[in-house]
Amino acid sequence: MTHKLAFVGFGVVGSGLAEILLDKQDMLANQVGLEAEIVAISDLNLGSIYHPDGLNLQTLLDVVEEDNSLENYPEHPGLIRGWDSLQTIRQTNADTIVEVTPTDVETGQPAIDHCREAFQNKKNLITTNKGPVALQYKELSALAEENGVGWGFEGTVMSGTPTLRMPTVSLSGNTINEIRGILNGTTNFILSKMEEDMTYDDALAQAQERGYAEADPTSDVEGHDILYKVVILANVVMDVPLAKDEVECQGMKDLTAEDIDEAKSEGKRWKLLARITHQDGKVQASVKPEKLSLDESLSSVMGATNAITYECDLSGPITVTGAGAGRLETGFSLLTDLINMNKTRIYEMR
Ligand SMILES: NC(=O)C1=CN([C@@H]2O[C@H](COP(=O)(O)OP(=O)(O)OC[C@H]3O[C@@H](n4cnc5c(N)ncnc54)[C@H](OP(=O)(O)O)[C@@H]3O)[C@@H](O)[C@H]2O)C=CC1
Ligand SMILES: N[C@@H](CC=O)C(=O)O
Repeated sequence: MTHKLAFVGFGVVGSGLAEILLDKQDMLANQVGLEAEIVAISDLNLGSIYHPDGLNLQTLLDVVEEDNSLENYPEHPGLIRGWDSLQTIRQTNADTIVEVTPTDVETGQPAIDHCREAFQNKKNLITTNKGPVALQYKELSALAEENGVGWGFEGTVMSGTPTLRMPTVSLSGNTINEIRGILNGTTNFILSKMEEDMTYDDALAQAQERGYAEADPTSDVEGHDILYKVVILANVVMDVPLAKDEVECQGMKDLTAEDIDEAKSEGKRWKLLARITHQDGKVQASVKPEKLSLDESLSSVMGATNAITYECDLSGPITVTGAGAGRLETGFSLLTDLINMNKTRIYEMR
């Protein structure tokens, strides 16, 4: 049975998932039983379209690439234009909402309302938006459960690298007392490029062109994006109710080319590190630049690549390295949520 999707937001990540669904259509149907169809897109920049029988994926991607607008998506009977995000969530026949609007690091809105609206209307939701998970994890998880729908957010930490499902599924049974890592692609990319003598401004511009940075990159360079990821890891992986105000947060924008050269001459390297420790009922969490010696494994993680270490009481330290940002990488994180959700749906229909 076709799994109908409605996208709220269709920028870098949303279009990344759409491209994957088009390119891997046959493989997904044959190997994992996923037959997905996009029925609606509502995007502040591109406009919005809905057709209950589905949109043509190739045409959709072509008009977005050519016109940066949905206006020239061909008219045909039954096509509805102009619905906003809440109408799209409420009134379309989508089974699952793909929420990929920019993360608001102060309020988490409007994404939190998008999640509430989806769950109250008995629709699953998958998202890479950190706001709802960092600020309302417990409330929204309960609401999804109460309404018998699924909520997937694998890509909120480290993009398509399985940073949440891996510890909660494969490492379960361990107590994880410490998590540390490099959790932001943009800032790790900037620091790597500055070491090659590129200016901060040029490196940030490249990170934006490649689709790594947040809509407002202040969130990356001031550490707020990592702070949200720290809160998500504490709540989801460690089951500790850490709030954002409890995290010490310092970004990387005060690091100068001189600081980076000085570290180099000492055989060291600056990294923007996240740390969470949970010991004797006490949690401590921070985001700040740290000077690492070159023989420490995290110091060799370069570019938009990220890495995370889980200190586990039974299995010992487990480190995962992989993409921290990127169009297809983050699109893939949504695909994994969708595949998992679809398996439950197939199982429930049997
Ligand atoms: N890019 C990446 O590598 C990663 C991104 N993420 C997260 O994924 C989410 C999406 O990121 P990305 O695709 O890069 O962002 P983009 O800025 O490329 O795309 C977001 C789109 O959503 C639109 N939008 C904004 N507000 C609304 C709204 N209320 N209703 C409908 N559409 C809206 C934007 O329009 P307009 O431009 O007019 O505002 C824009 O077209 C973010 O929350 C980000 O933090 C997570 C992991 C990695
Ligand atoms: N802007 C973020 C994207 C993923 O969360 C980053 O650079 O890591």
